[in-house]
Amino acid sequence: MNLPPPIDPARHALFIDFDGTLVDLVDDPTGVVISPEAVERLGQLQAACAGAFAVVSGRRIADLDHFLQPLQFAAAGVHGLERRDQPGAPVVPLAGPEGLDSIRVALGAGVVAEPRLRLEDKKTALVVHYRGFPELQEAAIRLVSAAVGEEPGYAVMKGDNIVEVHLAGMDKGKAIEALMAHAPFQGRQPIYVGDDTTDEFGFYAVRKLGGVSIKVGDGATEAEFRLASVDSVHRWLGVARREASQQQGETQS
Ligand SMILES: O=P(O)(O)OC[C@H]1O[C@H](O[C@H]2O[C@H](CO)[C@@H](O)[C@H](O)[C@H]2O)[C@H](O)[C@@H](O)[C@@H]1O
Repeated sequence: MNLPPPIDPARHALFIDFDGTLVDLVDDPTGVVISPEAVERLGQLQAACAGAFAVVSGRRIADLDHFLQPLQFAAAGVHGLERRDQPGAPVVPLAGPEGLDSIRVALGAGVVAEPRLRLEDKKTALVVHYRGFPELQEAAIRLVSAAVGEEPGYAVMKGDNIVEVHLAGMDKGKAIEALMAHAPFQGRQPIYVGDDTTDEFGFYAVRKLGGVSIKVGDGATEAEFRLASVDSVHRWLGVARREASQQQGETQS
């Protein structure tokens, strides 16, 4: 396994995916857990990087804030359809929920007809989940494809045991490029860490920007480096935090 280099908080901008990267995957999307100690460590790393630390996720930013409370991070949510350039700044939505109304109705009917499929409504995106029922992957893809039909302007994304639809135009790579255009990210070397197929957009973008791309777990990828698991991600982030505190101590003494 090609292990990633250590983080240099003075020089790097960190972009980190959430599900499957900072938290282990579970059946119920509302049931993911991150320990208060891990959140505290992320906050220390955020401070060491002078705020150049963003969570880049398919989740809504409000949900990321809930899981990562009491902290807030710069963030790209719903694959870049929501963005917050720094903690405390307003969340800017790049699309509203209205465009998905007819698809919402069709998917709602689909999950009633096949109750092993579950529908997650993120307002600006709809997700059909089939975790626990791999045999339903094709049914989930067919359901979403039929609901979208020939309508232009939608992106259908296949993720880890999910099929997701939202308005086309954004992805995690474009979100990283947009964040990199401003302080505190601008001028730093980007690092992106993610585990899923939708993270490939992020890997591609940071490679184009001369950055460091890190895939979590197995599977084909455009990323240059790998970490084995969520635990390895936290260990790697923790090492960077410890080195940053040591450097701070040396500067002060
Ligand atoms: O970009 P991410 O932060 O990785 O978010 C991607 C999707 O994450 C969630 O689904 C995934 O995690 C669930 C909870 O562990 C799991 O049940 C599901 O199978 C995974 O695909 C979330 O529910 C989606 O909305 C996100 O798009």
